[in-house]
Amino acid sequence: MKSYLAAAIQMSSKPDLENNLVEAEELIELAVRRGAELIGLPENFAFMGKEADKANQASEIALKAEKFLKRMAQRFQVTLLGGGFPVPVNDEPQKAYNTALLVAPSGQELARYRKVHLFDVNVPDGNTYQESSTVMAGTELPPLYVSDIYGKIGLSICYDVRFPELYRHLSDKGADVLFVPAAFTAYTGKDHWKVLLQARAIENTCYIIAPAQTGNNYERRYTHGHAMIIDPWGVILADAGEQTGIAIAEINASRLEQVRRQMPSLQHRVFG
Ligand SMILES: O=C(O)CNC(=O)[C@H](CS)NC(=O)CCC(=O)C(=O)O
Repeated sequence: MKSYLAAAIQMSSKPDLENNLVEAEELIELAVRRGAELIGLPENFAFMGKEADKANQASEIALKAEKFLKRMAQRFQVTLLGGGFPVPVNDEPQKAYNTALLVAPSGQELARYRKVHLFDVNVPDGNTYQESSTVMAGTELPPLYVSDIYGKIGLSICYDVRFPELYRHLSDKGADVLFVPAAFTAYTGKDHWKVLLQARAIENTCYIIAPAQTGNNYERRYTHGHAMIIDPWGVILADAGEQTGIAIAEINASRLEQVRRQMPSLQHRVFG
């Protein structure tokens, strides 16, 4: 594993597939110009709108989002994560998997993950989320993509960040870098987002790359923003704030080794 720059992209995706992809392209280009080699797009990067609208367009979103990711990775010669887009379920046309896809500079698919934990929550601000009404839950643990250059990269999506066992599974397998692409609600995000990400970084002594949605996406849907990159000590290396843009920072191989020497908690586990 070498040291390199990674970027977490922050978008304010709307119910407009074509326009979201144009904006994603601009932000990928910005990240590339600043030297990023590993780049993540947030959950819902291609489409963020009412569950019913997303479900109706799922086939088109799936097709165009996947093509887009492969085209961008090839054009800019980067490793690119699409943090979550609907991929229709074969024998159940009403439902789609919330899917994260990691693509190589060659355009080849490296890893795919279907969101396991669905956000069915009544948030105290009055908003109700019922992700399971249109999304089929994945049933498999997330994959770890093993790269000689970029380290061992684990995938997850958004609400998953509240389930530490998933990340412990990945660190058990040797993860160095954990992706947490998200569309966190503004209400839960202000108290939980940063703390949860830092906890996952510290307890697994891993880098965290967390692309995010921000601002007013549609109607009364507001997202928290603060796409960030966190080091294995829990230090926030970059934070995109509330505007669209990028958080960019170095994933440093010797820092990773140093933290694991200084705090060998992974080696001191007694249970499990
Ligand atoms: O809502 C949409 O438009 C699209 N879907 C999402 O953004 C997903 C599923 S509803 N959001 C989350 O998982 C937020 C989790 C979260 O905010 C928390 O854990 O506090």
